[in-house]
Amino acid sequence: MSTSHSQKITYSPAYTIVPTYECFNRCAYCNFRTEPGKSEWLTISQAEKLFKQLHNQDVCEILILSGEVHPLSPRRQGWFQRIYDLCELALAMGFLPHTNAGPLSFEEMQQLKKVNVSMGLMLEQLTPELLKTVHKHAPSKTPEVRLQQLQWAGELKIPFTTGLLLGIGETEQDWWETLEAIAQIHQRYHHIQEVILQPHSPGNQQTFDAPSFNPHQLPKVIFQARKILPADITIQIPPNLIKDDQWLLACLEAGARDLGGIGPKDEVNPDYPHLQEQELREILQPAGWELVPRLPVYPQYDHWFSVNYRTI
Ligand SMILES: O=c1nc2n(C[C@H](O)[C@H](O)[C@H](O)CO)c3cc(O)ccc3cc-2c(=O)[nH]1
Ligand SMILES: C[C@H]1O[C@@H](n2cnc3c(N)ncnc32)[C@H](O)[C@@H]1O
Ligand code: MET
Ligand code: SF4
Repeated sequence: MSTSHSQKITYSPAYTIVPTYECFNRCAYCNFRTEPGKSEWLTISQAEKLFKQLHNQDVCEILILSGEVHPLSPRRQGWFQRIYDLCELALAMGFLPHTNAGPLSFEEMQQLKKVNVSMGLMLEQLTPELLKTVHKHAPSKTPEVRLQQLQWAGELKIPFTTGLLLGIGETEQDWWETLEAIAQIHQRYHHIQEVILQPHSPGNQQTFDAPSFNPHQLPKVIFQARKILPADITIQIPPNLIKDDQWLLACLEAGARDLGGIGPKDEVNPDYPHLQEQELREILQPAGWELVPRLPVYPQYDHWFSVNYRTI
């Protein structure tokens, strides 16, 4: 029908920096982590060089995506400070930082709010069953810990991105319960700007070899998520993890309206390169969708910010 077909699909022109790949968790599906102490951290001067090169490209968002240092490790403070300094530098150089560095303490979150326009953490799945399987060695993936993050972000008025990781051994019922939990917390704080529906996509580093998420189920999950989630939460899907053009269009028909951060490399799924803006535009346009860039913070949250990014 023509009305639904004059709509806009958004994406965020983004570049991902990785403060460190080291992580004390060992999620069985992860293709990102290295052993603690085994890889160099990104330095401020390396980041400065990177950001300078980005100046003549159309990048707004810097996604700070990190492996994690244990909250009780003596190295935690240095890890946190590095993330803070990277955000501060990004901001000073005219970019808009969005950090997803795993669970933070309340104080850490409060600090990072000063140098981020939005932040994120995937809820993944609420069922504790996964602590016996893919999350057996991943204390950060305890459902209570992650729900608490969503709650703190709400209390601190941080525009937040969360989402589900699909196909890691959960049931269909688990999807709806996790979505209900996000809906409930949003009704209290109104801070969830988008929910990512992320199909688990096998890479060449992971130890988890169960069948991946059946991509043909994604439109169904989106359709149901649209019914469960409040209307002011946008549903985001990663276009590089979707089988082909026809399925991408089916996901949009089902209610997805955002394609997330798009940049040269998907650090979490390095085996799945992103289509670039022009290619996406060519898939979307014939079906009546217009691809438009957005910022990593949605306009309804402008007044929540201490970061004076409007003047940049
Ligand atoms: O390129 C990616 N961007 C990811 N992003 C970036 C995201 O698409 C954008 O940063 C947000 O839409 C904000 O603009 C995440 C952000 C989060 O807060 C939480 C999880 C993710 C996961 C990914 C991801 O797997 N790959
Ligand atoms: C940044 C987010 O990416 C998700 N993530 C981690 N590994 C994978 C994978 N193999 N496929 C898809 N998503 C993944 C996690 O949920 C993490 O929170
Ligand atoms: C590759 S995952 C990066 C973010 C964080 N470690 C998480 O799992 O939530
Ligand atoms: S998914 Fe995140 S928390 Fe899990 S091992 Fe990878 S980097 Fe660590």
